[in-house]
Amino acid sequence: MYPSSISIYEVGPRDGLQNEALLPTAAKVQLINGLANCGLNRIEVGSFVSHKWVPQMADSAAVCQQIEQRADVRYSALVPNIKGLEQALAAHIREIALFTAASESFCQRNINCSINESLQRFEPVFTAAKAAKLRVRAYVSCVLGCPYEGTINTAQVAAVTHALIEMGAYEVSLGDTIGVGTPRAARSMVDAVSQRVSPSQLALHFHDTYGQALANIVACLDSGIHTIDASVAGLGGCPYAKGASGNLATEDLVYMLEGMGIETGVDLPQLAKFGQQICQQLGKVTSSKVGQALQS
Ligand SMILES: CC(C)(COP(=O)([O-])OP(=O)([O-])OC[C@H]1O[C@@H](n2cnc3c(N)ncnc32)[C@H](O)[C@@H]1OP(=O)([O-])[O-])[C@@H](O)C(=O)NCCC(=O)NCCSC(=O)C[C@@](C)(O)CC(=O)[O-]
Repeated sequence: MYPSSISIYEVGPRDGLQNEALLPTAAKVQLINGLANCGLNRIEVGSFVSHKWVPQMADSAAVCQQIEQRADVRYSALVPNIKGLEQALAAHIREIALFTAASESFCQRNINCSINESLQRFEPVFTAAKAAKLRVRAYVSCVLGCPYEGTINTAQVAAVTHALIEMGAYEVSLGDTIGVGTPRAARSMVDAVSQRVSPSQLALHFHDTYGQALANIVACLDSGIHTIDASVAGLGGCPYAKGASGNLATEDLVYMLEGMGIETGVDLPQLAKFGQQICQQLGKVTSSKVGQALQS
């Protein structure tokens, strides 16, 4: 049975903008405040990673300090290690997202360590986050394929996801980083992971590189997962995964879910306006089909 509502976790200001041209801090702040006003109540606003690795996120502390932090919205930031956590705390962020992968090669290229080393790095982060009463989410990348290793064993995805939940993550987001998945593969990966972790603790994070993201989501909609990540205007992608286009566009996800009678709480016309605005600022055309349709 399909759920009656889905919680959308908006990643445009982080996963989107990390792979676009540099934007002024004020434009990011305007975007985040606008997304919150559209009814998006979980927004990843930036990342505390090395500025040398991802210069687009270098102003994340300023972004966190300047956004209007509404009580009804959960703002989170991506963090790779204890140094990132300290910066998130200083910026008054109450939720962090840790990230690792199901592929060794991708993990090395993305965060310069093995999967096991990444989990070791996370141990002190979980301890400090718990002491500071922060919520900790986590991502596993390359769950349906890796740009360096090709096919990834679903047992490996399940093992890494299970380890993160055991360490204290309240939710693990399953990333099809390069968007190579197709519906049957997506569903069997979710079923394999659900044998070790409750689907209520999972989220879907599907990139739309091959135009499969919505189909993959429909294939997993009755699996018990009720959180889906999406990026306004389909912005961005991961800089360490060649060919990764943006996540599924939030506008397209909202249109499909609402059309199926599944509540999202998001004001679609307003969201499409903010999608158009950010694309104008970046000098690009929106990747959202719905955004394009509502524009004409
Ligand atoms: C993880 C590191 C830092 C390791 O990088 P490293 O070089 O192995 O780390 P290090 O500890 O040796 O430190 C090297 C330098 O980075 C600094 N440093 C160390 N930590 C931090 C920090 N937290 N914030 C700011 N600076 C930091 C540190 O101070 C030092 O500075 P230096 O002495 O050279 O001047 C590096 O590899 C990195 O920043 N990688 C960025 C990876 C990234 O952001 N990728 C994109 C996001 S992941 C993604 O998009 C996928 C996802 C989540 O969306 C899901 C999906 O789609 O699959």
